[in-house]
Amino acid sequence: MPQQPPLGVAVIGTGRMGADHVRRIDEVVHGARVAAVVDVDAERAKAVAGRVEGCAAYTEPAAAMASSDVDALLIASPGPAHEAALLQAFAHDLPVLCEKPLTPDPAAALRVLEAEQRLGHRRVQVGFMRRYDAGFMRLKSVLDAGEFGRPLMLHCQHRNASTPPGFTSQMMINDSVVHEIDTTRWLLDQEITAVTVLRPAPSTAAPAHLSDPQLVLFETSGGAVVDVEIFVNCGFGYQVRCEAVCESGSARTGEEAGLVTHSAGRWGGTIPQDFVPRFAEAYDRQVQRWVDATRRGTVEGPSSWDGYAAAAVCEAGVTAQATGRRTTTELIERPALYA
Ligand SMILES: NC(=O)C1=CN([C@@H]2O[C@H](COP(=O)(O)OP(=O)(O)OC[C@H]3O[C@@H](n4cnc5c(N)ncnc54)[C@H](O)[C@@H]3O)[C@@H](O)[C@H]2O)C=CC1
Ligand SMILES: O=C1[C@@H](O)[C@H](O)[C@@H](O)[C@H](O)[C@H]1O
Repeated sequence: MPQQPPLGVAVIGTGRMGADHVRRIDEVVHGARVAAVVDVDAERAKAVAGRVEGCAAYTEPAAAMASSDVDALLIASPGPAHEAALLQAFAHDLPVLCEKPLTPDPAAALRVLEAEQRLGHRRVQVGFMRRYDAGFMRLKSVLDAGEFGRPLMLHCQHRNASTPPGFTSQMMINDSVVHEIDTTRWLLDQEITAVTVLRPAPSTAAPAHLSDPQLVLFETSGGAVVDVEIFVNCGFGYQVRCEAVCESGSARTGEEAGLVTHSAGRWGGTIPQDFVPRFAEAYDRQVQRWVDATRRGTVEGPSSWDGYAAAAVCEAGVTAQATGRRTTTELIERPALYA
């Protein structure tokens, strides 16, 4: 049997996530190679391309998409740049793994949905990597098997050690809680119908403009209630946990595992400092499955519809945050392409 050539991937955006995905495709993932990188910062693109044999560097996504070496795209530019890159990708009919968020707002997500529907087939997997985390996958299996009856509530914690300069309260919803929005929809297989945001007196460790932490509540189409503690300047590390409370039992993921030490009358362990080590295996699995599906000619995982639904809930969340009022979400009818 003739061997299938590796998938030539262009990585768009070579910052924190993009550079890590370049390393991942080059060193961890099978069946793919980094054919090109793109960054508006030419020096950064050149530096990242220089670490990979045969990798071209561009400053324009269109230039990479026009290259015969490029079979697929991994978009890791900032959210506001995703729509333009996705629409260009559709024009070249290229498969895409797009980092979350699909787009920063539902209007842009709808334009992406419409363009993908005009193409007539799915092309996009959205980078909601928790769906590929071993602990979250086990939690999903338990819920799907109905082992403990119907899920009634999810209790979620999402803590970041600190935020970069310029991180806003809205970003706590759009960049951070967007993961819990997708996790809730995926774990429960229900839509989020309303959002309420409560804001305790902020931590003195939070930057002056940031109302940190916040408690975000979701109501779902199946009558479940979900609470999310989002605390992005907790200072001590990165924690993502989720407990599902069902009719006859509960299941929890995200507890610290690994090495537990005992010394000098104390026991302890370490806490990862950010998402890169915490979700390293999930990112690896996500990209490997995308490559495998793409080489088989299929598209799997979170779709543009999931990206749109998440953006719509984020919009409601930002309104709820600003007004202090329970805010309902509005979704269009789900198009047949995403049934
Ligand atoms: N799944 C996850 O856990 C995480 C996902 N992300 C997502 O990954 C994406 C990138 O985030 P970071 O790497 O943290 O950002 P970053 O700021 O570190 O890197 C973004 C890079 O994109 C480049 N860029 C800006 N506009 C561009 C354009 N139009 N075309 C090409 N390159 C462009 C910038 O010069 C920069 O090098 C975002 O969508 C973000 O939400 C970020 C952190 C974690
Ligand atoms: O996606 C991510 C970041 O953009 C966001 O800023 C962090 O809060 C999340 O934990 C991380 O997974």
